[in-house]
Amino acid sequence: MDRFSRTTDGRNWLLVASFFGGVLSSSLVWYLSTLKSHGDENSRALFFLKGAMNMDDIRESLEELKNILNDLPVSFDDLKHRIGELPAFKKRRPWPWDRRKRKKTQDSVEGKHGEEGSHHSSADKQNSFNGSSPASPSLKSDFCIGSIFGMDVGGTLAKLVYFEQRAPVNSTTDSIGHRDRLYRNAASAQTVFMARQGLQSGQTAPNFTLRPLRQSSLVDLESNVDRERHWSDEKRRKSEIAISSPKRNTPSKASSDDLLHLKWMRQQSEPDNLQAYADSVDNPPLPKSTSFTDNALDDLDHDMHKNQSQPTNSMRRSRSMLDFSRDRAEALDQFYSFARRLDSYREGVKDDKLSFYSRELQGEFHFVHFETRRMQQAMDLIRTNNLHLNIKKMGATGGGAHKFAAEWEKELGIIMHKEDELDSLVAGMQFVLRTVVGECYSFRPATDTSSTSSVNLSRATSFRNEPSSSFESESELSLTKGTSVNGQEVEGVFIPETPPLAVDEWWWSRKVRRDTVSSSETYPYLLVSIGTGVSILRVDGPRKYERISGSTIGGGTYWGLIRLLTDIEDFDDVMRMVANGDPTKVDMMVGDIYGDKSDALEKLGLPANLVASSFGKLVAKEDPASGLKQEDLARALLMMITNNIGQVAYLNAKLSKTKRIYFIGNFLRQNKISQRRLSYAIDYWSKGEMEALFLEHEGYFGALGAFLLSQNVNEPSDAEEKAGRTEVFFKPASSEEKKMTRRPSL
Ligand SMILES: Nc1ncnc2c1ncn2[C@@H]1O[C@H](COP(=O)(O)OP(=O)(O)O)[C@@H](O)[C@H]1O
Ligand SMILES: CC(C)(COP(=O)(O)O)[C@@H](O)C(=O)NCCC(=O)O
Repeated sequence: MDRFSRTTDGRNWLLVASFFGGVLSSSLVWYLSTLKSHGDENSRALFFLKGAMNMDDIRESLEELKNILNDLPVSFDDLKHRIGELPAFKKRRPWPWDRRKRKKTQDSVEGKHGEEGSHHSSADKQNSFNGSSPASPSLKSDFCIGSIFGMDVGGTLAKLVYFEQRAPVNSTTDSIGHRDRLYRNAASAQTVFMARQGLQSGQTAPNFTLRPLRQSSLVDLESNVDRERHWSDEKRRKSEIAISSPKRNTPSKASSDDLLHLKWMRQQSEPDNLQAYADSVDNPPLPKSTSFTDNALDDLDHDMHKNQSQPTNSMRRSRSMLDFSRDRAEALDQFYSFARRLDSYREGVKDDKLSFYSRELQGEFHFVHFETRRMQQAMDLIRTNNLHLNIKKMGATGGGAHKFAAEWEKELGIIMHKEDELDSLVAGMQFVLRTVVGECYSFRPATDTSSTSSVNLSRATSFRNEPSSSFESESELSLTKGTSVNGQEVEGVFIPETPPLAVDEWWWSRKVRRDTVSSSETYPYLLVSIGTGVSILRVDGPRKYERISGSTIGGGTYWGLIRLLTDIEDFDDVMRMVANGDPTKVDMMVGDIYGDKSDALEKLGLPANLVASSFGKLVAKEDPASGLKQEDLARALLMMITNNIGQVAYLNAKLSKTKRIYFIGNFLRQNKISQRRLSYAIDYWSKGEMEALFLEHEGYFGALGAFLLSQNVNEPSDAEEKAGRTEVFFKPASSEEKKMTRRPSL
């Protein structure tokens, strides 16, 4: 979708329409005056002045007007106070489809915004537009709300996590989605895990104690909040003991059923079945006398605040707003209401579905991202909304925490409190694994091979193909219930009667929740972070990891090449597009080299429809682009990069003797095709010995970890450490404890 139609879509229509009305007249005057000075340069746009004669002409004219507006010193996005888009930067040879697409670029703006060193001029422009003065520490109040943030600025995306202290939301009175309800009401994953261990094994489960947050130099919460949290923690601790101690926790029939039910759901269910769990938690099975339920928390909240006036608007208020000093509450209020409005600026900036409630910290985490190349616009946005005035310092990690630190300090007066990138990554992941129910998942075949004759047939008659050969047929994958081609349906997934040879991973489509928390059995594991580049860590314990490898072929490679090869400017559009691509038009197959029916193939052990060379088919074509859709290129490229990462991951897992491979990073965001491919590939190469695992918050662990580390959340006590229970806590490794393998540069 081009930029124009996206901005005029849906709810933005009114805004754009009124904006057009306002700007039309002034831009006409402006345009007439600039025409004189630009002469021929603008002759293309003269048509607009000649008057529109029909609908096509009008459309054409509007396009021209849009281009004119795009050249204005203040962009649309600035006017809308949102994180704007960078325009496409055309520098490549046009593809056939280029003819179809409309000009939608603001090359001149890219020149100003896109590269390092240009930030100040852009900021100045913004300042002159909105009239706000440059950030200056002297403008700051004497309190800081920076302690609610964690930021991770990577090569492609900047991720921001913020924390909102509040009591659990009563889902019956709050109109929130089912996943939100699930996250907010579910017990922590760790608690559930411990409780079930106790119930199932009959052994004494260790008491799961929760320590109050320690105040660090960054934590500037009011002391009354700490007191309250301590009080709440005490109560909650008792309830946790009640849950985890077999002696006191002779389970009621209800709780026992609930846990069994939960086990079934988390091990085997499709994600949506988790709704049932959320519902069951809405009516807590544990007796009130022994458990600190959501209702109890609500009661507590009510008791604490019954004398305070309640907010009159419908916006949900965090407890922090009520507890903090008035100034601080106002600053937080301002930020939270700004953050809520972020949803409407652009879908996907705020990942609402990922918000989760932490009972441990009694608050909710929210997740926002934007492209790092838009850093200047993000800073402008912060300044325009005066969000920086009450932030002195915030936890930050990733390369950008170093690269942009000086600018943030100079322009916004915000000091980036730098946390180690890999420490943060592991800390964030650890925290989410023990907090969020249903965080981890994997992909399995749609059904057991034994139950589907057609699949058996396929397995029996096909070669055991290299995963890199397989063409994942999205059309088959996307067939759903009710589809009636020659095949059958198993668990909602369509199994064609005769699956094509060499198509193995297409039926690895069943998303299965995995019951994984940070317990000692989970180590060691391989952590493969697919960000701009790829980092590979072997994790041996909560504080023990080693960066064992990496690869330069990662998400940045994919996105960079996609921008070069196609006209797509929104990563989410790529993910929608690849579903319709056919990589066999791009990749050279074994059959293309040997011929489809060669006897030599059997000896070689490779089928004709195996990919011999990614993109190899384009070598022999006179015009490599002819007959190709950009979908085909995008799909072939996705498979190429995914296969490469899978292979590197597998080899590293083998070298490190790890059976579990967690794949994280935003390359996998909304990218089920790569996830399924990795699942299949790891299973194939390891002959079923290893498993690929994925996490719902895949791209946010660094930012979350930066928050946790900067706030010293939950350091274990010495006693806990001695008792061998450190796996439920995280403490950053000291530099001696960390072994960083340094490889020579390539
Ligand atoms: N909205 C998006 N915009 C750009 N890239 C995205 C987006 N969503 C996912 N990606 C993919 O995620 C990669 C960045 O992943 P991330 O884990 O955030 O790495 P980094 O920290 O290096 O920026 C990109 O290179 C791209 O492949
Ligand atoms: C330099 C990085 C750690 C930065 O992390 P990222 O922003 O890509 O998530 C990563 O890109 C990486 O490990 N690259 C691969 C370098 C190599 O091992 O060859």
